[in-house]
Amino acid sequence: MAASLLRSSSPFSLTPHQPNPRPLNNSPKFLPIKATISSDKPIEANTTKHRRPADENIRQEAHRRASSHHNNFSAKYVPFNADPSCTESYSLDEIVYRSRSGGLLDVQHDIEALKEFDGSYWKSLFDSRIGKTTWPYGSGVWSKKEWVLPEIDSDDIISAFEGNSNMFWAERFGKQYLGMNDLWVKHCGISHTGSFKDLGMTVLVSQVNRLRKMNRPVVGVGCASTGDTSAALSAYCASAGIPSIVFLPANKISMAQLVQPIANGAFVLSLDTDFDGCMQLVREVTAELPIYLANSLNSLRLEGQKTAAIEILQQFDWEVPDWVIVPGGNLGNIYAFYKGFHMCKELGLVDRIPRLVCAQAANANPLYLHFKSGWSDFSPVKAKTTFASAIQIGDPVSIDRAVYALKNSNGIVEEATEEELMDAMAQADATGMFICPHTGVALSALAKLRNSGVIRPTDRTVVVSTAHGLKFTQSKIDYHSKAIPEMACRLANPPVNVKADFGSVMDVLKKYLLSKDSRQ
Ligand SMILES: Cc1ncc(COP(=O)(O)O)c(C=O)c1O
Ligand SMILES: N[C@@H](CCOP(=O)(O)O)C(=O)O
Repeated sequence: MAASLLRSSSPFSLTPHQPNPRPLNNSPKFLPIKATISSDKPIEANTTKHRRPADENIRQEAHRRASSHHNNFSAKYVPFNADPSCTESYSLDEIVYRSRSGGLLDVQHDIEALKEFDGSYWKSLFDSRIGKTTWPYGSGVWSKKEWVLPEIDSDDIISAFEGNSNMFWAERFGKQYLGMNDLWVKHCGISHTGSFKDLGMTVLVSQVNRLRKMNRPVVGVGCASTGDTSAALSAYCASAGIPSIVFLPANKISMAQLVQPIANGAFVLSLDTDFDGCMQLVREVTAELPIYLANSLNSLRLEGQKTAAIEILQQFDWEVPDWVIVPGGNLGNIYAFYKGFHMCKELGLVDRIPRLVCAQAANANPLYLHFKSGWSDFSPVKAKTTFASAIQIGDPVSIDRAVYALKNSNGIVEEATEEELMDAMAQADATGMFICPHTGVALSALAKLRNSGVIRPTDRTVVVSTAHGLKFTQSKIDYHSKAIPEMACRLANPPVNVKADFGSVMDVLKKYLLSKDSRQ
């Protein structure tokens, strides 16, 4: 096949850019056990459906319904994993990313207030909101608003009704390649901007929207990115009418990712460095200018991302899977999953949490090396080029969060070489998926843990797919063109060039059908 047939050419180059509830059913089984709730009216006695007046939109409708209700839930920033005697804390309305000692922060919820309601209450409440257009609960994130940003006015929320992503039973992949019968892929990348970042960005940009309404000094929102955070940030900011500024490593992200912030009107800086260099710069810049930092160093993001874990439990009817495998780069997401599962346990929705696996590309594996060293001193690495370009990160900001999540979930870290991750992606695609290379990393990690017997054939296992495959088509084109140096690309499936006449077409088809026949 002519490889050139598959190669895309594009007018874009990475050069500097010019400025430019549903109410809960009132049947007794759904009523709260210990108290009545008075949050954004999650419970309503009247189940009769009234259409809102024609001149009212869903935001105004939510505001009218909620106006007389105030909730008792609250959250604040505290130093991450601090000693229980520590009294340092900050309001979520403050602009703060680090603790006094320079450590990470965490969003701490008033768990005692949430515990006023038992596990079955929360399950029923969350279940009752799925698939509705009621603002803002139609979002998989905001359907858990009480656990995310309980104090934000629904009117301040910027949402694309993200979340509620499908979970795919990987029947054929599990059976054919791993001998597994209960393997699932949670498609977090089938989302508004094509990655799980939407889950965190709706929360962060909503809070920024609130801060700006409070006249706090936030002129714009900025991030460093390997392509997905920048896409989500620019889309949510565009939706809110807030300026966004993205720092991208030149020539290190896919064309599909690059075009997203450009199209959404972000101020795009193309920098001659890698992601870690961009991250360093954006941290320095946001310390000087009124630009709010949108990377996952900002713990608000993880409050949204943790809802994917809650969703997984919900999709299994609140049965806990044995394993959840997450590709890791800057390492916020693995902690977000831990936090979501842990909250469900703490608040009585489930009685245990799954074991977590963080999967890294061997070319960008600082967490893997740390794990293999028995969690001795952590050293950042210089990340090398990988097809899993969104996780080409050598100095992850959330390293402490990731270690905490893995230690507290009896977790494991695995790695995948370039050939392993590309073959895994091709295998998965050939069984009906269309995954990104990062999901290929996670599937390779799974294969290794299956082969070593750590994960058993009947273990219920969820692989988290973090981005849409359509963002990474060039990697698939290279693979199926067999255009990757030193890679066998053994599952390549290139198109066949055929003369446009009946005889030629019949010849190749007969040959093809015979080859299929002989395999059965
Ligand atoms: C597609 C994709 N997968 C996985 C990750 C890793 O997530 P985290 O940085 O939270 O570890 C990222 C971003 O880093 C990503 O964009
Ligand atoms: N893959 C990320 C890297 C930055 O991660 P973040 O979660 O800290 O924003 C990206 O797409 O930029």
